[in-house]
Amino acid sequence: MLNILSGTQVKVLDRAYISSENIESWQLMERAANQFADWLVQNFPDFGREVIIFCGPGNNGGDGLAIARLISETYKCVMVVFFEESGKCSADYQTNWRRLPNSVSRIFWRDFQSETVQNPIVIDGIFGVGINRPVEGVFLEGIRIINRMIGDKIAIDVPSGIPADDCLKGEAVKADYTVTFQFPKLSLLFPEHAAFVGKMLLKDIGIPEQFLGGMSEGRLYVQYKDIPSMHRRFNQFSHKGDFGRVLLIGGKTGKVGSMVLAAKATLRTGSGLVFVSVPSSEKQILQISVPEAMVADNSELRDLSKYDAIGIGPGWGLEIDPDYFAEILRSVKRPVVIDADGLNLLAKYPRLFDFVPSGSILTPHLKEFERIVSGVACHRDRLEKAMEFARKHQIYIVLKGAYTSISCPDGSQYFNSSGNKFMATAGSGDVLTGVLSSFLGQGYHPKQAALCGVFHHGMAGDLAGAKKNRGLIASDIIESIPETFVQMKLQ
Ligand SMILES: NC(=O)C1=CN([C@@H]2O[C@H](COP(=O)(O)OP(=O)(O)OC[C@H]3O[C@@H](n4cnc5c(N)ncnc54)[C@H](O)[C@@H]3O)[C@@H](O)[C@H]2O)[C@@H](O)CC1
Ligand SMILES: Nc1ncnc2c1ncn2[C@@H]1O[C@H](COP(=O)(O)OP(=O)(O)O)[C@@H](O)[C@H]1O
Ligand SMILES: [K+]
Repeated sequence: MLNILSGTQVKVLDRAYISSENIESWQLMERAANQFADWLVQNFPDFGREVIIFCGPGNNGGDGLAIARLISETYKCVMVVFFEESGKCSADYQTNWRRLPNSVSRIFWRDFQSETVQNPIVIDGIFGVGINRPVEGVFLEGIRIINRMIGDKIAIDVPSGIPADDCLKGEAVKADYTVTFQFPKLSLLFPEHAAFVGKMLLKDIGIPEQFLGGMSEGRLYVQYKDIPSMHRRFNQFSHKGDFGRVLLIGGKTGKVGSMVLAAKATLRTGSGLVFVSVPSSEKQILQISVPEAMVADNSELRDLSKYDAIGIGPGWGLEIDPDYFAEILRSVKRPVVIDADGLNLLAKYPRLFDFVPSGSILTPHLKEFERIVSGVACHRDRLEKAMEFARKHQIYIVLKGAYTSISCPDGSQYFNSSGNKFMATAGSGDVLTGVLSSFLGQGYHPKQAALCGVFHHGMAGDLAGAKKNRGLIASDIIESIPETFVQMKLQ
């Protein structure tokens, strides 16, 4: 997992690593520039296009100058747009300024005429993580010039103007791509910044995780390679019971489809036995749609201790008697998964939180979360509130969306890297409820269930999305769940 450090810690990290490796700081910059240049050359192979690199006065600008040198023999025309005379800029900027070959043209920002270039590749190196106030003056002019230009825009590390770990105040570069180094900066994961960050690419500059670990604030980025080792292994003699008995509760008239999706997802994630509680009028639909599931009648709800996991809420409706919900929560002696109307009921009757078993996993999307906590200013604030809430109630908050975050009772916060925009379709949250309930039922610790569940759900969405694109529907995610296990070679 990659530790997500704050912008101010990046400098500390930089210094610690440089002194331990006995290298010069420009050499670390060279690694970053090489990573960027390699990516650029591979992804923009029309070498006749003009490349315009905007370089601010700090190390982000220094990266820009190093990139200009590295690509100067590949692209026919490389131009650097600068803002300050070199003597006033950072030491590594100055080193790279001196190393610029003559083939790279240099132009002061005020003399740059954007109308004279046709469809260029524009590289933004005005500011990186060192930004410490809203941009104004000449640098703001630079940002505006970039935003007015027509061409492919690529930000170095972060789009200039966006603070490393806070929400944007003022203006920033609207990039199509952001190539960020070592770890994703927190602000690149905020929904408010989607139009500025574009597609985020992560490039390793070779600083070992042990350096980052010591400075960790408990925010981690979860990648594919982290997941397989978190899984439980089953043996040749494993039986239905080992894979768990799961009960799903929800699905009022007109919304029983949510239970169909959740039940199928639970089964596809490997649960041994799945029971579903829906109103009597809906039982037949459920039974026909998911013959592998059993319909729980009310007598079976009297003893909840026989289930290894319970998922509550999709399509349940808001008419549910809160005392009935409280009774369910009180009588379950283990963590549950709560989604959709289960969450809306908690928001409507906050006293119910007292009964939510500790270790439970709540899966709000942004709106559902705001119904629970109210008064959210921006994503940074939302993440802090999710963390506080998880601590206070000793539960897991899975805040859904791109880069779904998982806030844990121990104060750690994880960001998921799988998934895609095509998953923004009706029912994909119901699928997640099924996946999470299944892992809980298979005996996973709630933290493992949350991390594995969210990752597999996103990965299934990626596999389905690769074939279905924007035609993806929630059922496609379910059908791709088995492939996620096959690819990870899980037994
Ligand atoms: N691990 C690392 O630390 C590495 C950092 N690298 C690059 O270095 C960047 C960080 O460089 P710096 O710390 O020099 O910071 P920046 O290049 O982001 O900013 C430069 C300086 O501008 C000033 N400034 C901040 N906000 C301003 C504003 N609104 N208006 C005017 N001036 C402002 C500050 O004094 C800041 O130090 C990273 O984003 C990355 O691109 C890379 O070279 C690779 C290694
Ligand atoms: N742009 C996106 N990128 C990645 N995942 C997404 C994106 N949009 C939605 N998702 C995922 O799809 C699911 C949608 O859940 P939810 O909003 O509850 O949908 P529904 O209520 O329709 O079932 C979540 O798991 C979320 O993380
Ligand atoms: K930048």
